[in-house]
Amino acid sequence: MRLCTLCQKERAVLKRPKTGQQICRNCFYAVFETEVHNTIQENELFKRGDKVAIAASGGKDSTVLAHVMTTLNERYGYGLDLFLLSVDEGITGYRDDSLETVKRNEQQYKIPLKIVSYEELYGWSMDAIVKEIGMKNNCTFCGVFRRQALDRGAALLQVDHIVTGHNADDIAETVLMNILRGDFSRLQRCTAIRTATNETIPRSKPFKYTYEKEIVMYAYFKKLDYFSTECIYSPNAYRGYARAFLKDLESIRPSAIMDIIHSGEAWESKIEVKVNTPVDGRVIVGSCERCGYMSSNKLCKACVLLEGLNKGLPKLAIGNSTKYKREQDKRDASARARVCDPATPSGRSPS
Ligand SMILES: Nc1ncnc2c1ncn2[C@@H]1O[C@H](COP(=O)(O)OP(=O)(O)OP(=O)(O)O)[C@@H](O)[C@H]1O
Repeated sequence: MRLCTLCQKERAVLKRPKTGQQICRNCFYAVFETEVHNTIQENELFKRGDKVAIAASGGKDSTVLAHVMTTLNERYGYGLDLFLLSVDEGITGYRDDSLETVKRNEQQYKIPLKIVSYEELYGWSMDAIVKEIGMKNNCTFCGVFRRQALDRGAALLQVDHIVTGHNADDIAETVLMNILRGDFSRLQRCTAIRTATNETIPRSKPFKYTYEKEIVMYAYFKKLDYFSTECIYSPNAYRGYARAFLKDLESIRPSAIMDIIHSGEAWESKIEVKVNTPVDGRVIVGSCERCGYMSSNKLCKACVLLEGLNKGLPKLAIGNSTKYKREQDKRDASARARVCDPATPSGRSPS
């Protein structure tokens, strides 16, 4: 029998993906939870009395996050008031099922749950958006809408902070993607454990240094109740390549994930970016003139996307905004011409 390398008492039942150590189940729980606690403490993520919304999708990461946040809050007396916050994107056969899991988590962890939906916030479900735009590019809509929906849900809950289940693999993948795209402005921001602007509620990632494989193991050994199906509309091919590359690297060198995150952190302080210059750790932006959400342009990205959807030009709204504006101007001009020309069959005479 191989003994646990940490306690030297119990039988080792697993090999830690992050370090390769052969350890017992209880030592695994202890190191896993302690590392998250250390991340929270070292980065001073919360203060006593904070109201914190756990962004809960029902998937493994956010379910383990809900479990660990509840455990650490009790064990170390953080004094946090915890909530579960879910966004219903309106994806039949996926989110409706995963939300059932979150509803059970509400009972299991005794944390109140708030659900906000794309349908109620934007008048469009993802099912309807995909019908309009197809499978390609739908992730752009979903990502932009979800980001804002979480902020809106958090404002309704009046919380001080949002935590998400993004893990070390997610962050390393994002570093790789930003390098591959040459997107230095995003590269600078993507390793930040906490993001805050003057307009939005601070958001952080307590699993920034937690390996995905360890999250899966933790959920498995603790028999946590989570939903494990992939999104049915998720063809995000570019991230898929970055993910496959990262997994290959991890299989020959497990520290690759941490190494990439550390490289991203080192770049963070080296690159100067023109927009959103951080001041005292906070980022200055304006607000959308339509919905009031933070934006460095006249309209926030969600309003631009929504306008595209509502005007029947969803694809143009995604990419080239000049082309979109030109197309929109053309449509507005021809609509005006119809209104002014009584001879046009659909035209109305100005009253
Ligand atoms: N519909 C949602 N409602 C609330 N939070 C969400 C939702 N979707 C994603 N999140 C948050 O964003 C994090 C990253 O989401 P992503 O879509 O990358 O899922 P994931 O890596 O599979 O995570 P999970 O296993 O928690 O679903 C999640 O851990 C969760 O905190």
